[in-house]
Amino acid sequence: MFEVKGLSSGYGRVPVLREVDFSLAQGECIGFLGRNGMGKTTLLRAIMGELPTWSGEIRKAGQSLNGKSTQARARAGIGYVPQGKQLFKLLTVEENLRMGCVKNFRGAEVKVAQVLDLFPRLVPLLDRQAGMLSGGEQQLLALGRCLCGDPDLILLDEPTEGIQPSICDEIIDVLIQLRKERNLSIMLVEQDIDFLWSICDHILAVDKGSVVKTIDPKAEGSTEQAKAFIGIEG
Ligand SMILES: Nc1ncnc2c1ncn2[C@@H]1O[C@H](COP(=O)(O)OP(=O)(O)OP(=O)(O)O)[C@@H](O)[C@H]1O
Repeated sequence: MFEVKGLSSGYGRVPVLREVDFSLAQGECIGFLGRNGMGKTTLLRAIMGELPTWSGEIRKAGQSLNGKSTQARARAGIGYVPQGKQLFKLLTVEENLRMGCVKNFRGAEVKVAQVLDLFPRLVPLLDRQAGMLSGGEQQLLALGRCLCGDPDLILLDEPTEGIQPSICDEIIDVLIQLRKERNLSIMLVEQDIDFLWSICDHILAVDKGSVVKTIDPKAEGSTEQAKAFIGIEG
């Protein structure tokens, strides 16, 4: 179980997150939906330890993560694919994947091979510099590199931003497979309602740094409710 209780955080002295509460069972997928600037990226960064916890608590499998470094949170099984991917653009695809094997550099070969089974599109690109890949290929590589760290919870920030529908479908298929085969938990920040609705168990609506409601994606009229919440027509 992953739990966030009363989490507040921000930048410098400027508050962004206000008493955020939610929990996630192992193997569950929750989505975060909200208009621009409402605090979704800030929430992922605070969970990853890139921003300080001002108040509240973050717990994973009963252990508090408060005060733990980003590296310690990665070792505790949390993987993060930030918006903009943050790849090593001058390193090759293979080198990027190896850099992701933070938990076990000696087992890197096996881990990289497992990840390439999930993303066969990357196999012919192994020797290419990451910066020379298309946006969609970079997104697959970023997700693959994260999985090389063997996380049991992954935080994904807008994975579909600016990428073509066929790669979005590939990402959805891999995430569904990982949930089924490895009981992976997923926290997904996304603006694409179809993407959220295709994999999430619950959607948390975020407004001004707080979770203001939970949407059940299986409920009738839920997509209309979501569109109204983020202010898009239809
Ligand atoms: N590095 C930073 N320093 C100061 N303020 C920041 C920083 N990053 C974000 N903010 C502010 O924090 C607030 C929340 O931003 P955040 O990026 O978390 O929103 P978001 O919901 O992820 O939006 P988007 O969908 O546009 O990515 C915004 O007011 C933003 O301007």
